[in-house]
Amino acid sequence: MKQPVLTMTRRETFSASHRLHNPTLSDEENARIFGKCNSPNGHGHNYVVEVTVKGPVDEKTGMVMDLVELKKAVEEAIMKPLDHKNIDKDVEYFRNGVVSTTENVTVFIWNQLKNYTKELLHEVKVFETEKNIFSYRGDIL
Ligand SMILES: CC(=O)C(=O)[C@H]1CNc2nc(N)[nH]c(=O)c2N1
Ligand SMILES: O=P(O)(O)OP(=O)(O)OP(=O)(O)O
Ligand SMILES: [Zn+2]
Repeated sequence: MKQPVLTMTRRETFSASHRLHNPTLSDEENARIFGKCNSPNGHGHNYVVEVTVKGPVDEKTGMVMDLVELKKAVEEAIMKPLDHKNIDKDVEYFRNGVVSTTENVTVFIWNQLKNYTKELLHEVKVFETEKNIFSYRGDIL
């Protein structure tokens, strides 16, 4: 029987430090491109993440997805790898020169979450600050 399709969103905050730096460029080029965000000792953010899944309401459970499962997914895919970490040094994905912009952090979170939410994952939105917001739905150009 056809079921209504809803989105559901879980919001979480993690604190992490980073430095915008591309190791393939010179120090001068990095300073010119990234400015204050390239300062040698890095800086931090309290990132706010909104994870949205989308799917039909299951007839038996009345759920799109169990919030307990979504909470577990956020813990495993976001909090464990990123909270209170230095993104450039502590996260394997960023150790080999991927610049820790919020664009790349958002894609990293999407890829991690796919392991737990499968085809229900609809969007990952990351607020680097209250004014700088990035969202990803899996599109590749
Ligand atoms: C502000 C900051 O602390 C940053 O790290 C900013 C600097 N600019 C910038 N631009 C983007 N397109 N994406 C970013 O993640 C970013 N971080
Ligand atoms: O540059 P920041 O880290 O202070 O973050 P912001 O949200 O870009 O601040 P603003 O745009 O007010 O400089
Ligand atoms: Zn920053």
